[in-house]
Order: sequence, then structure tokens, then C-alpha cells
Amino acid sequence: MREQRRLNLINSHLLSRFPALPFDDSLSKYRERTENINSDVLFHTYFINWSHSLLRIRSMMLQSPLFNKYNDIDLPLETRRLRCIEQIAALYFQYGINLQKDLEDPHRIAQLFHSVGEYDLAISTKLTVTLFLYADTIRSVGTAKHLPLVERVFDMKDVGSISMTEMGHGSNVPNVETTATYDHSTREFIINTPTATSAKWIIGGVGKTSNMTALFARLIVDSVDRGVHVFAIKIRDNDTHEPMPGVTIGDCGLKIALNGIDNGFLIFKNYRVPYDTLLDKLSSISPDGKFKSSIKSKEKRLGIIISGIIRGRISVIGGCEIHMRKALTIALRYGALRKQFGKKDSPETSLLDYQIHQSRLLPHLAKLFAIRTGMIYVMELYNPVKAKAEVDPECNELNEYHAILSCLKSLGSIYATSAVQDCRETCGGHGFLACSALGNIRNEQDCHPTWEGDNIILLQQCGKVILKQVQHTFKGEKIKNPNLLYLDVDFEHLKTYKAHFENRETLLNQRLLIELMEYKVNYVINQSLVALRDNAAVYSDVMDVWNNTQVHYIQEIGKAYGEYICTMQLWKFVQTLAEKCQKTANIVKNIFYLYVVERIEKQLGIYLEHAFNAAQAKIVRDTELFLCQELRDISIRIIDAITVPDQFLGSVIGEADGQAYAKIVRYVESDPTTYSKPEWLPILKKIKSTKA
Ligand SMILES: Cc1cc2nc3c(=O)[nH]c(=O)nc-3n(C[C@H](O)[C@H](O)[C@H](O)COP(=O)(O)OP(=O)(O)OC[C@H]3O[C@@H](n4cnc5c(N)ncnc54)[C@H](O)[C@@H]3O)c2cc1C
Repeated sequence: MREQRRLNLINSHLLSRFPALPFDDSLSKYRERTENINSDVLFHTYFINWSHSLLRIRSMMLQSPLFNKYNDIDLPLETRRLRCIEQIAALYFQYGINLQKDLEDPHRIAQLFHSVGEYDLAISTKLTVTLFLYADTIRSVGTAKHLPLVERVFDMKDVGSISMTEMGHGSNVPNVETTATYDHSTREFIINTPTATSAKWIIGGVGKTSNMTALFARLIVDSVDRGVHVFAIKIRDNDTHEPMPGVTIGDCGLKIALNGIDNGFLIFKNYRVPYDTLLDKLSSISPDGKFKSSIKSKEKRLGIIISGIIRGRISVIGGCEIHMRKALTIALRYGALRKQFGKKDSPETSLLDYQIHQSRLLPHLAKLFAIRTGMIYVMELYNPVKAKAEVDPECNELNEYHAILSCLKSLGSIYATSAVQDCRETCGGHGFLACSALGNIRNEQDCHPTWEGDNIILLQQCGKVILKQVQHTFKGEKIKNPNLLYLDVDFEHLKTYKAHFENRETLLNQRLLIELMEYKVNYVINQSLVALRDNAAVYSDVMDVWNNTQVHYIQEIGKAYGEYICTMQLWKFVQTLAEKCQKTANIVKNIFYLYVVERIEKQLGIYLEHAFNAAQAKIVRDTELFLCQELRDISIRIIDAITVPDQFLGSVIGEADGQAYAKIVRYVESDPTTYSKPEWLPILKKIKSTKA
């Protein structure tokens, strides 16, 4: 059927039953409304020093018949999984991945994963969980004797996985139930799944592929629960691929998307593993059977263990950026070429010429740049923070990095989920066809708010880190966090703040816009402190106080903080561009303005309380629309400069040449069943002939 479809695709223009479609120049005419930007400068600045390897990896994929999105649209589950493995194999060795290279430059593999993610997130996710997260856990909480395991997984002798989540506990990792009971007589651990809810669940790679896993289990020594620790254990025999005796492995089946990854479950029954499976950098058991740990608090220890896998969170931010970029490519190009209605006696109007259409798409373009620059920031911080954390796992820098990653992971997934949905809707009925690619992008994106830490939980954790820093200032300590130097805990002072702008020109001032983002962070922190104090008077349990101060308060701290970081990083990006091409920088400056102005507009309530008057609120609204209009024409050239090749997009309505109608027809006609009678015709006839 698929082979037939491919043949038909070649022949369909000869055999078409559709009226001829002339060449559609709408998109190219739209592009020509503006001069070209310096797309080379934009591309290389957007992808920073990754741009050259991105081009190399793209070219590797473009040269391989395995990478054509149209061939992947409706693959059956097992074929999809096989394809994913073949795609990984095609790139892994050609790109040259090994442990030594990863140690020298940890971003190198991330570049491969991110670039492959442009084609299909399942491939990069499978690589992330089976290699990165497994190897990073071993490296961060294992000791020298565990390094051969890392080498094996880099050499693809082993396929790893990370088994944290259980049927009954995902976000609540401290409460996982799997047990690893120490038996001193043999110096082994006995792994058990004591209840149905403690089966390891939805673990990437486990369904069919992995032979190793980093298992999160409660360590029991002398009947004392020592909290969650990690064990690098074998789950399948390397030769026979059979589950190890005492291990039951199953497949969780079809998911909403990302079906290239086989997510599975694990059940253990008295499975004995040697002592050395315990990753014992932080905790160990002495030869005379005594438990000891350099970190006394169970919670802190688990926090440090989990911080070992932060590369997963960075790749989620990257995945969100890719989804936004792909969806916006399709929706902006389609918005330019698609025409509906129009003025009397004039040609019909492009959708993108409608103000409302611009306001549905262009703020997302601004958020795309914001998230991209936020991601560049977390990548820059990664190496120095990791180096510091290796020496001192309890260092402040790691805590602060955790807060930044948590809020940017959450913001990225909030932005991308809403962007992708808006892109789908702005493409109307054509956007609903599978061959528009938007459904697949939306389904893939759907995972990001949940995995690698649920957004709500991460925003809570970010809020907690920031509130702790605020508490220190009450004790007279100076704030050290470079993203919080403007902190003002004098709420009375904040109430007197008045923003100074009288019109669009005075609003569009970078210093003022940054000040307004700082104001928002201060405002939500102060509001949260007040709400926490009020709730402390109402509830006796500290959990109730905390949980009832989330909505409108602590959740908003993480978001405001993340948006402040993005604002600063996006402005830095504009300045970097200005050093290379002032004209392009001026255009991206409008993107910066739109990002901040739209973020303020969406939370005008905060500003109207003290900082703005009603006339200023109107200026903000009008300015947002003005900026959308300013960016409307050039938006096509901007997205052209940073988007993926057509072959990775796999969208008949979003390709660069703008021949959406011809390509829809070609794609639909290439299906051998398009003009055939249904196999179920006899049933239809029977139903029609049935008398009521
Ligand atoms: C495709 C996919 C692949 C995965 N791969 C892996 C893997 O390889 N290894 C692995 O270990 N795990 C994996 N996971 C699991 C993933 O990490 C968890 O799904 C995630 O941590 C969320 O946990 P949960 O599903 O138990 O949701 P829950 O924690 O049950 O959350 C459900 C809902 O309740 C809300 N909620 C929870 N607690 C609170 C609270 N205190 N206050 C307010 N609201 C709350 C959450 O916001 C969420 O909306 C994968 C998941 C998916 C979808």
C-alpha cells in the first residue's frame, strides 16, 4: 500500500482527475513585499555556534532515504519503531559519538539530538532516554567502577533506560514503592515490586529495546528505609533478549504520538543484583553492612540524584522550540498564500493581512525567539554549573540552575502548546488533514507539559527556590542571583510605582520594558508573600498553606521569572545581531518589543492595579497590534531563514514554494484508495436496504 502510494505520487500529476491547478505565486509575492533580511546572519545567530553542525546533520539526513517525513505519516506501530532504530543507527556512527567526545564537549551530542529532533522528536527522545539520561545518572551518582557501563552504552553495546516513574507515582518520586533490600549474607540487593502501583511504568525504551536500566528504588538496609537510590541493573539478557529471571517486561502500547519510542513496564520478583549495581557516590554500605551517606537528608539526596538528568529538561525546551518553529512555518506560509473574502471589486485578501490573523500568529513568533534565546542561556550555563556541582552537589548554582530550567521548561511547553494549537486553527480544514503535519506536531507537543517534570510541579519548585532567596534578604543577606538583582520586597514601595509612557514611541523603550518585566516579578513575589501569610492564619498544616497559595501566586512567580530571563536574553540576542547586521537587528528588535508588550497586555490586571492608568493600558493594546502589523510582511522571510527543510516538515500546505493546493491534490490522489469503492460497501448497502 505504501509502495503503491509512492508510485502513485510520482504518477499522480499525469493521472490527476482534478482540474489543472496553475502555479500559485501568492506566497512568493507575499515574500516580495519586503526586501530580504540577511537570512544567513539570522540563521547563524539563531543557532549560535551549532549552526554548522546543524547544517551537517541536516545534510546527512537529507541524503538518506530514511528521512522523508511524508513516508512516516501513517506507519504501523512496529514499523514506526523499527524505522526509529534504523534512523538512529544511520546517524549515530556517521556523526561519530563516543564517550570521550561527550566528555570533551557535552553539547556535541546535544547538537545531534536537537538537529534530529527537527525531523522527528521520537528519535531524539529515544536517544535522550536510552543514552543521555541513563549515562548521566550513572556519571553523576555512580563511582569509577561504574564507568565501563557508560562506555558500553556510548558504544551501543547496551541500550539504557531510566526507570523512575511507577504506575502509582510519577511526580511524587520520593514515594516510589519499588524496593531494593540489602542482603548482607551475599552482599546483594533483592529487587521487588511489592504492589501493582509500584510497577515501573511508561519507561522509554523498555517496551522492546533496552537491556539496562537506571532503577529508582527504596533502599532497605537492616529493615530501615534509607530513601530512594538508583541501581544500574540488567533487565534483559544481552544475547537472548529475554527478560532476566525475576523480571517481567511488557509494552505500554500505542501512545498519542512519539510512537518511535517503545515505552514499557517492569515488574520485579525477588530479583537479586550484586552490590555494585548501587550507584554509590552519595550513599554506600560498608563491608560490615552499615549504611552511610554524605548527604543526610533523603529529600536533598534525591534532589541531587534527579539533578543529574538535567540534560533531559534542556532537550524538552529544545523540543518545544522545534514544534513552535515548524508549526509557525506552516501557519505563516499558509496564512500568506490562503485568501478568503476581500474588498469589493478587488482580489481576495490573504489571511495574514487580517489584523486578527496577525494577532493570532505573530505573538507566537515573538515567543519562539524568546524561548530560543532562553534555551541558549541554559546551554551556556550548563558546563560551569555542572563543573561546580561535581565538586559541591549542594551548591547554590545548581539550585538556581534548577529553578531556571524548571521555569523555562514550563514556559516553553506552555508557549508551544498554545502556539501549535493556534497554528492548527489558523490553517482551517486543510490544517486538520494529517498531511498538513500539524496534528502530528500538536500530538508530539502534548507530551512536553508532562514529562521531564510536570509543569505545575516544576513551577512550584521554581517558586520555592525564589522564595527561599527572598527569605534570605529578610535576614539582611544581599541577593546574589543575577536574575533577581532588582528584587524589591517593600510592597508599599511597589504600590507607588508609576510607569512613564504617554504613547507608543515612549512605550517602545527597551529599558522601560525590562523595568516592567522586573515589576511583574516583584509584584507576584509580594502578592505571594501576602497570600502565604494570610493562608498561614487560616490553615494549620504547612502543606495546606503551600497548596492553597498556588493559583494566582506561586505558580505565577516561576512564569514571571522565566519571562524576565527570556526578555533579557532576547534583548542580548538583538544586540548580538546588531554587531553583525543592523537591518536584521532592527527587525528582530520589533520581535523583542512584541514579546514584552504582548506579555504585559496578557496580564494588564497586574499593571492596572498600581503601575498603569486606563489610557496606558490602551496604548499597550494598540502597540501590540501595531507591532503585529509591522512584522506581518517580513515574518515569512524570518521564518524562512530559521525553519527546517521541506522534507522534515512533511506538510503539503507549508512547503517553501507555496504550492499548497497542488500538493494537497497530489498527496490525496497518490492514495490508491482515493477513488475506489469502500471494502465495506456490502454492509453500507445492507444498512440502506434495512426497513425501519
Ligand atoms: C511519553 C512519555 C515518556 C516517559 N518516559 C519516562 C521514562 O523514560 N522514565 C520515567 O521514569 N518516566 C517516564 N515518563 C513519565 C513521566 O516522567 C511522568 O508522566 C511525569 O513525571 C508526570 O507524572 P505522572 O504521570 O504520574 O502525573 P501525576 O504526578 O499523577 O500528575 C497528574 C496531574 O496532577 C497534577 N499534580 C500532581 N501533583 C500535584 C500537586 N502537588 N499539586 C497540584 N497538582 C498536582 C499534575 O500537574 C498533573 O496535571 C514518561 C511519560 C511520558 C508521557
